[in-house]
Amino acid sequence: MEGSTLSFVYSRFSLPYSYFSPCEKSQLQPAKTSVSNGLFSYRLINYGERCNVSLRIYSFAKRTRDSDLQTSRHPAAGKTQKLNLEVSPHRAVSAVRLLRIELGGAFADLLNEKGKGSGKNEMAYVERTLGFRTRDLDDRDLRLVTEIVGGTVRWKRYLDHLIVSLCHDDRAFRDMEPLLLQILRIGCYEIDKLGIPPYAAVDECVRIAKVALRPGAGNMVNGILRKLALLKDKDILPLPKVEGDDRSRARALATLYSHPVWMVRRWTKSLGEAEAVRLMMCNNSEPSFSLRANRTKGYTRSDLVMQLNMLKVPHETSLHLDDFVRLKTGMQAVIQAGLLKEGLCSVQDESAGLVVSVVDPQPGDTIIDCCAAPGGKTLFMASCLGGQGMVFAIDINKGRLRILKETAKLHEVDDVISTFNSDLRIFAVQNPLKFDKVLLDAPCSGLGVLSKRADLRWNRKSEDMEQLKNLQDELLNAASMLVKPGGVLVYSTCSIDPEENEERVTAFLLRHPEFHIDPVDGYLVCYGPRRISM
Ligand SMILES: C[S@@+](CC[C@H](N)C(=O)[O-])C[C@H]1O[C@@H](n2cnc3c(N)ncnc32)[C@H](O)[C@@H]1O
Repeated sequence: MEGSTLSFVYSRFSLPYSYFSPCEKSQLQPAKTSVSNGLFSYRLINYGERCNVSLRIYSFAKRTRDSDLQTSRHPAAGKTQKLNLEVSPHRAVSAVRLLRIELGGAFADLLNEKGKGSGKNEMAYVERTLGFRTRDLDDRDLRLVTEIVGGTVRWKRYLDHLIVSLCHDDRAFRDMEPLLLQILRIGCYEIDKLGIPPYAAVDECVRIAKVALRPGAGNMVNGILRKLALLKDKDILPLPKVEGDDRSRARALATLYSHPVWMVRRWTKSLGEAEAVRLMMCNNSEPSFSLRANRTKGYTRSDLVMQLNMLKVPHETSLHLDDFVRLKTGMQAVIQAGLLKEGLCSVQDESAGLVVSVVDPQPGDTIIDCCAAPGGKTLFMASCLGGQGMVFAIDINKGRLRILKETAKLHEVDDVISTFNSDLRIFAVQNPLKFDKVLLDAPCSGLGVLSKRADLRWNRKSEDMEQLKNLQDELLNAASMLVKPGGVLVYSTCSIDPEENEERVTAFLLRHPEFHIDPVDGYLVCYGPRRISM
């Protein structure tokens, strides 16, 4: 047989599940809804010269980020440090985290916030930045920090529009101290988006500004936040109207839904304005998380569910993945109970788990994970091998690969994982081995995970897209060299952009007519103990 046919199975699934309306959701088939953050899935089959090489193309949302933390000091750092019981600790910590994010010293990655933040180091940093100590954060404070930081970062453009409109002139906004700006953003977010009673939010923000900066800063916060509360109460917030030509409409939408203009233009062009708005609303919503029970350690989903019940963490079991449990809140309790530290479970999106279902690791397989670090999928694939077979994990980033190795030990799957620190393009040329299953979880724009990675929208530039496209093409070429005849190549990204998904696949098939798309439905529907033996 010859030729290649590209058939989209459900291209609308290039959007997160939560993006669909309740009515649409009710019409989705279970297998399709399983793609909770799924992006697209289609399959090409080609029996070209190399015969029986199939390519399962899949794209899912997931979260990863290199971290390159630097510290930054605020002018208040030199002040005498004393305990201040009047300032609410969650606002103080939120303001300092936001400042670090703004200055490039931290990421608003929600897992990072939930998993690592607010330890002794962070409190010491808060103390140095603000010039005073607050009491330690309790669980409720930590939840509020997560909510305020994530929300304030997402809504930054919108909040700044309000602040500029309420300042007496543009210069006052332009020249504002970075910490003062964060305090104002928090206050506006609390009043406008969280519905916190203005008297509480205003008083608290004024207090931080006065103690951490100076009395004049407190007065400015007071003036702006009170004006905001008044206008909100009268329902006359100074917001732009969506009108005029495409450019003006995109600018207004970018402010109203707090996204960069280039993203809005891209989406209105490809999805239409109404869809683009729904997508942005979805990006602005609070994300949920999921946990994967680590069966290799003898810890089953039932054990995890029992533990979550004991911890009183609300959860629901995944309908589509045997080992997964979904959480909306309660990550702090999971961390404190030591479940992650002991390797009994890991934080992994169902969408990332579904990529592994599509790879379909079986005992005895040799698999290569071409862009493996920090290793969520490698670890899950390794745990599916039941001790027989091997996962080779390649990544260009040594530090991230080290994390993968450490986690593999903790999860007790290190005996079936081999790591290589290399550029895939070099590795593929130099290495003579071929693999049954090849996973390319490619570096991408992350445009499908904007609700989870709150600051990503502000860091991504439209120019990145061209570079990423070229890299993805090169990595696909390299990955295809590692596929055994009759083997499988799975391509996944956490982007919803057709340029990084469908268009890369189409271009790949033109360069490699020996590959065919292989539908993924069966791998999702049948996934479970029958397919993967532990
Ligand atoms: C999307 S992340 C992979 C996430 C990983 N699969 C997981 O589930 O945890 C992309 C990875 O590609 C790696 N990478 C980027 N360019 C690469 C290259 N030329 N060769 C190998 N790895 C590369 C990055 O270091 C990054 O860790």
